[in-house]
Amino acid sequence: MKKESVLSKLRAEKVVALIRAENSDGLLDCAKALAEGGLTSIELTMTTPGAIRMLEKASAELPDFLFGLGTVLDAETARAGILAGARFIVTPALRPDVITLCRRYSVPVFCGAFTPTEIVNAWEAGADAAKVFPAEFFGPAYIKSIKGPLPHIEIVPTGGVTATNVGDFLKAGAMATAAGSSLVEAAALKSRDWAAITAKARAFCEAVSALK
Ligand SMILES: O=C[C@H](O)COP(=O)(O)O
Repeated sequence: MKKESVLSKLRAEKVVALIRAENSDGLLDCAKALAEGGLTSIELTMTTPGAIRMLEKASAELPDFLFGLGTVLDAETARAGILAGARFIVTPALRPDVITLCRRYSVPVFCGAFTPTEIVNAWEAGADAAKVFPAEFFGPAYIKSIKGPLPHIEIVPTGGVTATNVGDFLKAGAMATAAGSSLVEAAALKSRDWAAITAKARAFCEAVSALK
């Protein structure tokens, strides 16, 4: 899939489901539950043991989904993720070597940044969006303020995004958002309560549709 198509899908879906789990058991079922609720853009994170193995399996078995790899801290991990099928890469902090690697292979990269300086540095280094993290502390108002002088920079707020505030983050000018613990709840994952995860995904999609 071409880079622009990946970015278009992320822009259209507006919510990346971020899975940070204690282990990789049940991740495929979790992905299917999210899709049942309307979300097929999914970020597996490197803090989940076996994430790369799971990414490879998920990408092969669910080719219509958009799987990305998050919590990437170095170029080696980004390359391994891309080889395993990651369609996008996400870092929690400004990692220029990861941006360079992703640009080499034309894979979209969302680079962690928080202050205006970090956000501009990430953009100048070639990130496709700044993952403003942790977004929960200053909330949608912070994104709106950043977009004032920096309207050309794409922003993906992450951290504390919920079905209740996702609309406000998008109205503030975010290109898309990423949601982890409020969407894929640890308890639901542990008890394999796929219906609960589908219901959460549906709530996010309804909040996004309400904006259109
Ligand atoms: O990397 C991002 C965070 O783990 C996601 O935060 P969240 O669980 O508050 O959505």
